Amino acid sequence: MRKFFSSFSSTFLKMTKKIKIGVIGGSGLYNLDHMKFIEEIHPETPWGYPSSKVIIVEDPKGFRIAFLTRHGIGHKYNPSEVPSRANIAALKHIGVEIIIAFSAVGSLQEEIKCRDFVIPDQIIDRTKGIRPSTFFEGGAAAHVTFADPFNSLLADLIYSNRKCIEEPENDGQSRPRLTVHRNKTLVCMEGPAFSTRAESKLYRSWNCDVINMSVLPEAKLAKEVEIAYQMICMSTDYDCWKQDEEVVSVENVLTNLNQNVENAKKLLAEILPDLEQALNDGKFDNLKGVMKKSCITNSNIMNEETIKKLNYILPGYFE
Ligand SMILES: CSC[C@H]1O[C@H](OP(=O)(O)O)[C@H](O)[C@@H]1O
Ligand SMILES: Nc1ncnc2[nH]cnc12
Repeated sequence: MRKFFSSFSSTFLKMTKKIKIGVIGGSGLYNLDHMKFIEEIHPETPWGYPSSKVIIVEDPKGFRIAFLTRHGIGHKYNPSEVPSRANIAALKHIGVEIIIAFSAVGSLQEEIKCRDFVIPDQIIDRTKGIRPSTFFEGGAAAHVTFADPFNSLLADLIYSNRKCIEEPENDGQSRPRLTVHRNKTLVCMEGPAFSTRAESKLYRSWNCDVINMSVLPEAKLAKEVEIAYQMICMSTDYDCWKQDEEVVSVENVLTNLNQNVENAKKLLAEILPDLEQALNDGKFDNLKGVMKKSCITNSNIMNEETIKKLNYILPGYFE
């Protein structure tokens, strides 16, 4: 049996308890500053450094989260440049078992209004193959099952807590009600330019519901490390298919997002106890070990460097 010790900077959290819940913030959601800061780490993974430091925060009920911001502090990475392998590897290495990922999306359907939330269950890949999208390379081949790219239990838990943002607050102000939609199809484009009108109409003809530039390869990489992953989309625009609406721009995306960040934080706070309970009940344990079966390469023929890298994310699987 071959054993190799990692030379990559190992991540030692000061606290003894593992952080099992990870949150990835997208455009507009750059921190969880409203929660208590515990500590921060910036580990060098075999795939480089994550987009930002991983910030460990605690909510008032004592639930802890590992947070990182997808595009880095100050939004310095465009979607094609996000170091997704490092992001997912860093979260996995510190013990994360669940990721809730937030994203700003364009709506491709009339009934998904600006500021509505969408819990997608399917993805169509329109990226251009320029983003590294697997941990398995360099003498290790794996084929992960990706028929259902998101975790349906997470989707259920999020959806069942939707009332906290759907119902108007009883504060005397007439705030518009938003809707949380589920079982929708998300198309992921390469960008960074937004779509042409013809492309936008094409995606509608494919029955896509929302569009972003970020779910891939994030969702695939989470599958490869056995993390339950669900994206929560916040609709910010009608892309460019709708005649009577303003065409998407960074300006209108950010305007709608800024009005929605509080809702994102509220929903997150509401689902945390359910996530902890599901983890304690072993509801995600079915994911453990699946990558042993998805890797087709005999580990006897894997080179040392590849095994060393894979040990960072799936320790002991390939020896
Ligand atoms: C800022 S507009 C386009 C940008 O917004 C979305 O980012 P994220 O998914 O991280 O919220 C979209 O995917 C694009 O990257
Ligand atoms: N219309 C759009 N296309 C791609 N990504 C987006 N993010 C927010 N709106 C978007």
